[in-house]
Amino acid sequence: MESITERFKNQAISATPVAVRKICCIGAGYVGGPTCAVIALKCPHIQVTIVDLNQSRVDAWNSPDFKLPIYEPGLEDVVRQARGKNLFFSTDVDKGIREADLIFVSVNTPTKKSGVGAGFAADLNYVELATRRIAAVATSSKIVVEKSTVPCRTAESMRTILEANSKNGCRFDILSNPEFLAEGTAIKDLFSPDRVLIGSLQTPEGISACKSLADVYGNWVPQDRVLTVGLWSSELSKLAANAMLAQRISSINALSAICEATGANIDEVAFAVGKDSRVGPKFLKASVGFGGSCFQKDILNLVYLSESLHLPEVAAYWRQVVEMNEYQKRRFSKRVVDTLFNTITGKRIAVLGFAFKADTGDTRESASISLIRDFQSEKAYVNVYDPQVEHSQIWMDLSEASPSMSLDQIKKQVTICPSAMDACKNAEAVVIATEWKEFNNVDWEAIYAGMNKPAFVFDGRLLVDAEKLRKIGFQVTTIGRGERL
Ligand SMILES: NC(=O)C1=CN([C@@H]2O[C@H](COP(=O)(O)OP(=O)(O)OC[C@H]3O[C@@H](n4cnc5c(N)ncnc54)[C@H](O)[C@@H]3O)[C@@H](O)[C@H]2O)C=CC1
Ligand SMILES: O=C(O)[C@H]1O[C@H](OP(=O)(O)OP(=O)(O)OC[C@H]2O[C@@H](n3ccc(=O)[nH]c3=O)[C@H](O)[C@@H]2O)[C@H](O)[C@@H](O)[C@@H]1O
Repeated sequence: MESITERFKNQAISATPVAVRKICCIGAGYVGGPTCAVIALKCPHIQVTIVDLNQSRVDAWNSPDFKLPIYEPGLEDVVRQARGKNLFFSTDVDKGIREADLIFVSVNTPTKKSGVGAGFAADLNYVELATRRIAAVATSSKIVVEKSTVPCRTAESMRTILEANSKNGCRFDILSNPEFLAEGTAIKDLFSPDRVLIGSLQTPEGISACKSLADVYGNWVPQDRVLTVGLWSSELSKLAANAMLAQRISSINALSAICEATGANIDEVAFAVGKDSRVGPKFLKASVGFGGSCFQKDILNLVYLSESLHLPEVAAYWRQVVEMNEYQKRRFSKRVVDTLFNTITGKRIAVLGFAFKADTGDTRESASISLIRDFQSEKAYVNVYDPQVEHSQIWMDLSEASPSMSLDQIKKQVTICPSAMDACKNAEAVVIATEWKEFNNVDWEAIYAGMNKPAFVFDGRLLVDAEKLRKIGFQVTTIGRGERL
């Protein structure tokens, strides 16, 4: 693959690249906010305006005490340095669009809930509305950058909409620039990305637009990390990257079931396998199942794409990655019930962690939601604690997961606690669902003293020192470790 240096050396750019002076980002969410805040920080000569229709989100980005709408290590510091200088948050979408030379479309692309492709296809309504808004209000030419994760060839639909509605001779060049940051490490990932991928049409204008965007990243990203490809390769590479990352987790989780049945230890297996430099050690941590807003959504999107292309075997292959994840979550809750003498009715279970991973307050598709729903349906009482997730978010997620229950009914079974220690008081079992470091550092002796006996710990994250806890007196069950020695 060509790096940006090679590409521009090898191809004459007949259209002159625009030097980007003003950027607008449509969508002030987990991607738009941090990504464009970092662009503002690294490019003081560029004015960056992040716009969103959601007033309370924008207000939070603008809050005087920097109570930002998302929790992300290092983000506050970036916003503090740039906000009010060359970084602005606003609900005036039209003004943002009109003033910009380059517009990132960073809106949500959730899985469709109804209609054709429901449950699989991406809902492109938000992308289309944003694109139509650009077409409606633009009074000068723009580079429009697809930042959202979208199905292959979405850029073509965007181009058709923009060209059909273009006025006053405005030109629109469309680029694909998918985002690879992970939550919890977003700022680190943005400061030093493994790669920045830019897809463009292979026309002189497309390549020139690509160079304009590459120059923005060139302010801090080494040139050999800026990769340029065709539009469709770029769109597909994003889906492929997430599918392959999730596939590794499902593979290790599938092996964790074998470990539990045989007495092998999944950490040892992962270590041994990961030592092969062709496999590598990262992303091989067995867990209670992957969560997050994107893995499941993007794989289902790939499944839908494969089916639409009449590739049922390909679709079935990727679908299995998601099915294995569902199996892992079910298997874990069943193990809790089985271990607690086949019934948890009336028993109190402490669930430590509600976010889908540590260092984020995001709960989208979190394994905790499925676990708590399963415990509720077994008529257990659940105490939940998470250091970052808002209580209102927990109630919203649990209500959505059990639509037949009223919030009052849910609150009779579930209590949100102010600390891990409080959550574990009088519980029969502790379930570690998120790998927050603080769960390792809690006073396990004091927790043990406050629990009913026998006291059980179920470590769904391979987080705690099982031997240490056993010495205290806990019965410990760890994902991917069997009872046989
Ligand atoms: N969350 C993540 O870590 C990553 C997400 N992505 C992708 O990035 C995209 C955005 O994801 P998130 O930032 O997590 O979503 P999000 O839901 O946090 O943010 C999207 C924002 O767009 C706003 N919005 C929607 N339509 C709008 C419109 N027409 N005009 C103005 N604002 C509008 C919404 O109000 C919302 O605040 C998705 O396609 C996702 O797949 C990609 C990489 C990482
Ligand atoms: O498109 C996206 O949204 C992003 O999705 C993931 O990022 P994210 O979901 O934020 O977080 P990950 O670190 O990938 O974790 C996803 C889930 O997998 C779990 N996981 C991760 C790694 C592992 O070894 N085992 C494991 O169970 C995590 O606990 C979490 O629940 C990708 O890592 C990003 O590159 C991508 O940009």
